Amino acid sequence: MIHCEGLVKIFKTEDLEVVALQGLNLNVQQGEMMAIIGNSGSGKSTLLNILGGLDRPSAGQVNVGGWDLLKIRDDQLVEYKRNTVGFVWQNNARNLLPYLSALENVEMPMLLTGKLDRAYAKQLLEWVGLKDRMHNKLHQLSGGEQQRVAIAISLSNRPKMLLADEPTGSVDTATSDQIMNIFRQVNRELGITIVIVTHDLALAGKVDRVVAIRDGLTSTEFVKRNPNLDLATIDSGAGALQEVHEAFVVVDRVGRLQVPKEYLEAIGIGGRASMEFEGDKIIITAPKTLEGENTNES
Ligand SMILES: Nc1ncnc2c1ncn2[C@@H]1O[C@H](COP(=O)(O)OP(=O)(O)OP(=O)(O)O)[C@@H](O)[C@H]1O
Repeated sequence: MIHCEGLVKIFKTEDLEVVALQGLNLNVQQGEMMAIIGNSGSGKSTLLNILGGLDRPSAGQVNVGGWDLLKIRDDQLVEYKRNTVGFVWQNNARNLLPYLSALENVEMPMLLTGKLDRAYAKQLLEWVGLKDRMHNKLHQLSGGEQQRVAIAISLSNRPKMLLADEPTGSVDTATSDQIMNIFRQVNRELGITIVIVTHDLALAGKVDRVVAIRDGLTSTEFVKRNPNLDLATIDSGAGALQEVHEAFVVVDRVGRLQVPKEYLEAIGIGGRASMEFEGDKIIITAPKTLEGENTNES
């Protein structure tokens, strides 16, 4: 469904260039429910905006559902955003209209594309547990209920993929669990691919696969140890990710991998390292100084 290779995004301001994505690789299968985690500034939102067609990449390859997002024309991009992708944000205000009812909010994107389907709009609201509140105006609903309306809206045009940026960022734990269960149901029953960006490791523990981004590159991947495990039943404690997932370092096509900064600092590796091959291991150590070599680099 998603194929990114060597994806680069550079933001240029008057006196500064920020390389937000530095040649990122990512593959997501059709029907997968996965999460992207990373520290603030690591490039998560930049990636999500590119995948959602809200921002253009600077270089590299990015293909989503058969669309080449580097070469796509503006008119095709409108079609892509309407038919391929749905968005859920942390901040509801971005996609909800407060003076309309929940049902009217879900119908709005359908009206804009000329495909009003009231029965489906009602079904979506029933799915997110708001059957009895569908005629309430948005301001009469709680933050968590509004977030559930936002999920129904994101599905109104029957997208193939759902992109969620910190979808549980401003709700309590119970609502967060409820939202993750809705995502799981949508993923299973409609076969929609779901990509969730989050800081929250407990939430990341509830998906099939987690990809960590560091400095604009995919660095580590956490894959579910037991594919038959029903993640909806797992207690979402902070250790959930490590308990149910096994961690792998991502190695790209040309053999590059990222070593965490803390590891390098702990053994004093700066610009260079020594690498040895020993049996079935590769050992990376601080540079071994050759006898007679001048260590004062100038
Ligand atoms: N429009 C922009 N102009 C200039 N720099 C930007 C712009 N958008 C993002 N950046 C920079 O790109 C880098 C990645 O930002 P991004 O928002 O993708 O990170 P993030 O991982 O989503 O962070 P957070 O979790 O805080 O939202 C940061 O250094 C950020 O300052």
